[in-house]
Amino acid sequence: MSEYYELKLGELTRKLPLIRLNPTLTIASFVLLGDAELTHYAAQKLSEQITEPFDYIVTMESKGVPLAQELSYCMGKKRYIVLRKKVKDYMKNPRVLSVNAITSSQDQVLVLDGEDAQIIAGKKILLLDDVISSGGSMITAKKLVEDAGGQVILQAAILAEGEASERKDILYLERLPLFD
Ligand SMILES: Nc1ncnc2[nH]cnc12
Repeated sequence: MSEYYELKLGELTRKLPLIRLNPTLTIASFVLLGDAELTHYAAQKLSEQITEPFDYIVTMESKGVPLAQELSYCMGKKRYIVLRKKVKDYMKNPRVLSVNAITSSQDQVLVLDGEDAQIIAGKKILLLDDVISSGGSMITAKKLVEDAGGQVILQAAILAEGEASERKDILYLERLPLFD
């Protein structure tokens, strides 16, 4: 078996290393961090397909952050909200929820700063990540947003991995297979 999967995203191609996570699951590792060209390209392509009005993008650490930055800028949004992986000392009334994600073996949480919770109350929210796979992070993010009084109008990502590519309720640019 090749050690790489060749991802084609419009005019861009990337060689993604195949990483065995456990005896029955291998992923093609898609690391967006540092890839300014692909981040910019993907944000532009997503912006062309997002027709529904929204107020804020909400994304999650870590790999969603540069994408949310680019997409916010592309779509004329002056700020976006980042769900963090840890409670920070400067947060006020942080809200913490646990996540199931395929790429993390340890318990993971997402945290919404109470200040950000106030910003998204009553607002239309676009939830954004680099990859949607099991959907665990998105489920947790959606709950945090809704508990804060925000309305999720769309869930979007660059890639939908495995069974996520069958979902009709998400917007994505390309499929990413899982390997056994
Ligand atoms: N294939 C993948 N590469 C990087 N991060 C991921 N998160 C979920 N699937 C992933």
